[in-house]
Amino acid sequence: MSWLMFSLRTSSARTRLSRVSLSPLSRSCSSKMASESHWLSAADRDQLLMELRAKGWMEVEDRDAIFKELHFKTFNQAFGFMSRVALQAEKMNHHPEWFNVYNKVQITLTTHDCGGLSKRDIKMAKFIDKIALSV
Ligand SMILES: C[C@H](O)[C@H](O)[C@H]1CNC2=NC(N)=NC(=O)C2=N1
Repeated sequence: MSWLMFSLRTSSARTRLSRVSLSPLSRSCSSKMASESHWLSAADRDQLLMELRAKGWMEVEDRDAIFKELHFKTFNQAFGFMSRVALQAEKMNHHPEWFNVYNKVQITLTTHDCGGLSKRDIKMAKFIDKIALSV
C-alpha cells in the first residue's frame, strides 16, 4: 500500500515539474503502440501537463503521475462515469488507479510499463475530463 504514502503537491508547488535525470530512451516501454506509451519527453511534458493543470490535474509528489479528484451530484453519476472510463481503459489497454467514495472519484494516472507519464496518460486524462462534463 506504499502508493497511499505519496502526497499531493500543494497548489504553490504543483507548478514545479518533476524532472527525472534518466534519459527517455532508458524509460521506453515495450508496447505495440510504443510511441504513445513512451515516457513523456521534457518538451512534451511542459506543454501537455500545463494544459491538464489548467483543468485541475496535479502532479503527484515522489511519483511520475498525475492526480485529480472529481465530484458528482450522486453515486449513480459517479459510478456511471467510472463505467465509461473503464470501457475506454479496456479499449486503450491503459487503466487508471482510482478510489471512489459515494459521489467522489480520485484518479491517478501513470504508465506502469515505463514507470512514468506517457502520452497514454495525457490521452486518458483528456477523455476523463470530456466524460466528466457529460455525466
Ligand atoms: C499486460 C497489459 O497489457 C499491461 O499491463 C497494460 C495494462 N494497463 C496499463 N495501465 C497503465 N496505467 N499502465 C500500463 O502500463 C498498463 N499496461
